[in-house]
Order: sequence, then structure tokens, then C-alpha cells
Amino acid sequence: MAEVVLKSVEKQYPNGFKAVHGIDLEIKDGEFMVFVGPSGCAKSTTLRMVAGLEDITGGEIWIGDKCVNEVQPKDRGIAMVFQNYALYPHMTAYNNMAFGLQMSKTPKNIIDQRVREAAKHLEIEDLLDRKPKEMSGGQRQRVALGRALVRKPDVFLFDEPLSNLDAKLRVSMRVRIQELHEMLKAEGVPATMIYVTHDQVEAMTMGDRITVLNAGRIMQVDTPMNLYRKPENLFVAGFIGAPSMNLVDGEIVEMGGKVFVSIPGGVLPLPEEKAEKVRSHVGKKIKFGLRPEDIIANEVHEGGEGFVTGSVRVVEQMGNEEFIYFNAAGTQFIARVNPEQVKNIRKGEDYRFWFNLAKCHMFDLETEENLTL
Ligand SMILES: Nc1ncnc2c1ncn2[C@@H]1O[C@H](COP(=O)(O)OP(=O)(O)OP(=O)(O)O)[C@@H](O)[C@H]1O
Repeated sequence: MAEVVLKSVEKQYPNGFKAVHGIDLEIKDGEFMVFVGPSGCAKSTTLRMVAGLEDITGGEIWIGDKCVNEVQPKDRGIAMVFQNYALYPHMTAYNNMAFGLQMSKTPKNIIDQRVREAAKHLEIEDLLDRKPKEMSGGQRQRVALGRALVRKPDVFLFDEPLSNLDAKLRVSMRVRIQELHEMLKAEGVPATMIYVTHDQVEAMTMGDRITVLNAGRIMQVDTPMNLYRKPENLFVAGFIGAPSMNLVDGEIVEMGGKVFVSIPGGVLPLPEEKAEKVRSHVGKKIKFGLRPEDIIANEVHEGGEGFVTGSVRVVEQMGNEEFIYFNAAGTQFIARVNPEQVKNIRKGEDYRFWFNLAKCHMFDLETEENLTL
């Protein structure tokens, strides 16, 4: 059990490239923290610095009550699970799991007990005599997880552990890792887990909290729900959510004392709460954001919100939901609708799309900050 704290952590690679620009982050005891962001944002670099596999060129990393800058990886109380499993090919699953403990001279009976206990949790008891090449990808990854588990680390580090697995297996492994986290908590030995992924579905479903990174900087650290509902900036708004938030150019305008937002296809009246947040931006251009589920596709709608008229380009049927791609004044929008409620939307035709403006976001073009929080 240990808190992991990063204080102004920096990383400059020997070639001069600065990958991490002063990160401050506190990961609580027993927390499941996910690092997410686009390729190259420095998720792996940051994780590897916590592991001690990469030295840091500025700042401090603390695990528990110890600054670990100068501490060897094996002495940090961590275990890491990699994307490529990193199992020894000539060893059986049992020996792969036992190896670390053997190296640290743990008594044989304790090693045996821990390996069998981990194998039971991970349902790999039947595979203990097999070598990696005799196992499927999912089975190998469970052995890799078992190898981490037997060491009873304070902190588990995961570097995209599921990205080599097919979609179905990924989901079941995702659940297994979450169960493992819960199980350790229930047993009174909660482990701090840091999990790197570029897959935002994984991030949103697994994390107690998520750190969103971009270009070596933290964009927001928050719960999945807050990242979705209250993105602090344009980057997080565009990155979190699939399909992503509609983000279009807009301008704040005032007419007769009322505040409106002018976007492609319409000038929409802002509800009082939103109007107050952007009144100081009257006359300024902004970025307007609205999630696809906050657009209602219907001819008649008696809400107080505004609408734009758009021409439907594509209707994607997804079973219990439907995505409607439409064009308004040359700009593409996407609406997510329930096919039960919205019938007969046809490609090529024009409809009124009502915007639930109580849910809209507006971003300052210079600072990219969300003005409407
Ligand atoms: N050894 C290195 N020398 C120089 N630059 C490096 C080195 N390793 C990584 N980088 C650069 O540092 C940045 C961060 O890399 P990192 O692997 O941490 O990103 P990531 O977010 O994990 O990306 P991905 O999702 O693609 O794995 C990238 O721009 C990368 O090119």
C-alpha cells in the first residue's frame, strides 16, 4: 500500500528531446489511476520513470514515504505488466511466476503457496506446466499478471497490457484486472495501480481517476464522469468520449440584452446560466461544444432551446442507438439518438436538430479553457 507522488517531474532524453514538462500528480493509496492520451504524449515515459526503468531529469518521485529517484527498480515495491508479456520463453508458467521470488531468496514453500494462490485467482491452475509458446495471448497475459501478483507489490504498473489481445478478450481481462484490484482491497492489502492506455474506453471503465496527458503535460486529472461532463479545456473535450463531442467555431453575440451563440446553421439563445458565464465574451469568437446525445433530431420539439437545420449525410445503425451525421452551413455534426424515439430519418433530407444548450460548452480560443464550468 503506497501513495505515488510526482513533483515537477521532467524528462529530457539524451538526444535533447523534452518528453515530460514538469508533471505534478498525487496518486492515492489503493487508487486505480489511468494515464491516457494520444500516441507520443509520454504515458509510457512517465510510467517507466515511476518504475525506475527510465531516469528522471528533473523533479522527484515518491513512493510511500520515500523519494525513489536514486532507488533501483527492484527495491521500489512495484511490479510491472507489459504489453508484450515479457515472459521467459524457456520457463514454464509456474517458473515464470516464481522467478522473481526465487531471486529474492523467498522460502520455497512460500513461493509455492503464492504461485498457487495467484494461479487460482487468475484461473490458470491448469497451465502452470506450460511454456509461453504453448499458451494463447490471453493466457500469457494472465501469467504475466500472476507474476506481478506473487510479489505482493505496493504498486502495480501496467503498460498497455491488453493491446495485443482481441476485442472480446480485452473486455474480459479488463474486468479481471478490476476484480483483482477489488480483491486486494477486500483482503486488506489494497494496491495502488497505475494503468497506461491510449484506449479511452479502457480508461473510462477502469479508472477511479484518469490523468489525461498531451505532449508531456497534464491536461486534467479527474473522475471519468467529470472528464466527460466537465472537461476543463478543449483538448479533454475533444479527446474524451466516442464519438467525440461536436466542436465547431462560434461567436458570442448579444441582441436585445439576451446572449446568443452563433454557430454554423443557426443563432441559438443561451440559457441564463450559460449566458452569464460568457457575457464577458460578447463579440468574441469561441469554440462551441455539444455531445452527440445532446442533439435531438425531430421535426417538432417544444423545448426552449434553439435548433439548426441540417441535411442528413449518413445514418449509422448501432442496434440500440443510431448516429446521424448531418451538415449545417458546411459544417458536419453528429447526433446520437434512440431509434425508438426518432423514426424515419432519411439520408439526403433536411431536418431540424434541436440543441440542448443547458449541456453546451464554450471554449476560449486563446487559453482553450472551458468558459462554461
Ligand atoms: N529513447 C528516446 N529518445 C528520444 N525520444 C524518445 C525516446 N523514447 C520516447 N521518446 C519520445 O518521447 C515522447 C513520449 O514517448 P512515450 O513512449 O512516452 O509516449 P506514449 O504516450 O507512451 O506513446 P504511445 O501511446 O505511442 O506508446 C515521444 O515523442 C517519443 O518519440
